[in-house]
Amino acid sequence: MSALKIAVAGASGRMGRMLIEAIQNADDMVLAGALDVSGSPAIGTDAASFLGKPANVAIESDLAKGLANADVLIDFTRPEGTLKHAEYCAAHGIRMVIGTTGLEADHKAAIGGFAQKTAIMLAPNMSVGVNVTLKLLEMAAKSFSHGYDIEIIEAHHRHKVDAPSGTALKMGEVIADAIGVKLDDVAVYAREGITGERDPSSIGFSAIRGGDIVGDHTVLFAGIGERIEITHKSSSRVTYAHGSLRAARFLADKKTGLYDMQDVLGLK
Ligand SMILES: NC(=O)C1=CN([C@@H]2O[C@H](COP(=O)(O)OP(=O)(O)OC[C@H]3O[C@@H](n4cnc5c(N)ncnc54)[C@H](OP(=O)(O)O)[C@@H]3O)[C@@H](O)[C@H]2O)C=CC1
Ligand SMILES: O=C(O)C1=N[C@H](C(=O)O)C[C@H](O)C1
Repeated sequence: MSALKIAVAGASGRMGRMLIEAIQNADDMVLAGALDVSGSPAIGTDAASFLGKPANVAIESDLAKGLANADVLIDFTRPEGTLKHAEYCAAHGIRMVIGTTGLEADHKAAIGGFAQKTAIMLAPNMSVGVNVTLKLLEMAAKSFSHGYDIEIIEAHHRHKVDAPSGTALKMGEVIADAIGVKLDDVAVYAREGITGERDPSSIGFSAIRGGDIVGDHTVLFAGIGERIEITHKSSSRVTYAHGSLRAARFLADKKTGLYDMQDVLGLK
């Protein structure tokens, strides 16, 4: 079988570099393109120069150049970039793995539309551990739906631009679905001042930002006389990169459709 040709958007970013290293180490894949935002100092440089071993793939801002040889684009950028890339990929039959977070409902709806023209895997967290944790939360939420206060606490590095994290929001959605409510109706994203007592039906979110924390998520079910904490901690971004490559392989024989990591990992 011929190697899967992968392009990476956000090639000089934290995830972009991690992905390029993982692709260079994979036997069944080849780096076929690299994109970054116009004006980035990385444009025109070799995508793997940071590894000290060039890939002979230049980082482009022009989508037609960066995606000319790609079967799959892996995108960890920003919502506006991801939408632009998805529109292009849908028009040219290029599959997409999307890890970008901070997507609003209308962005997700647009991606759903593009997925009618090409195969897209969209997930706020590509790690196996987080996706298994989502299944644990579904089970726990059903048992702790009454008498337990539900709080989601996440911590990330100082450079993260969105809050709460996409993973924390996904955890909230999974819990809300499991207990039969809509997250939008029960979510509390901030508390300050005289807030009054806690609404027992609420799901609270807290976001910590500092240093180089890769990504920690805890769901707290606090009852009377006991509390249960379900925690996942990432110690390296390599887990997101390996999950993304797994998703790209999963998409290889798909023509259209919107998938998530639960599909990729067979957890549905
Ligand atoms: N799903 C998952 O498993 C994970 C998701 N993420 C998410 O991935 C995204 C990227 O994270 P991270 O790598 O840490 O971020 P970085 O800021 O390190 O990288 C983002 C990259 O995207 C580029 N970029 C910025 N704006 C645009 C745009 N409008 N169009 C195209 N490219 C753009 C940046 O270029 P420049 O630097 O020049 O601005 C940079 O190269 C975030 O949304 C994060 O939450 C992160 C880890 C795991
Ligand atoms: O920005 C990050 O770093 C991460 N973002 C994702 C999120 O918002 O959930 C996934 C992971 O937690 C790292």
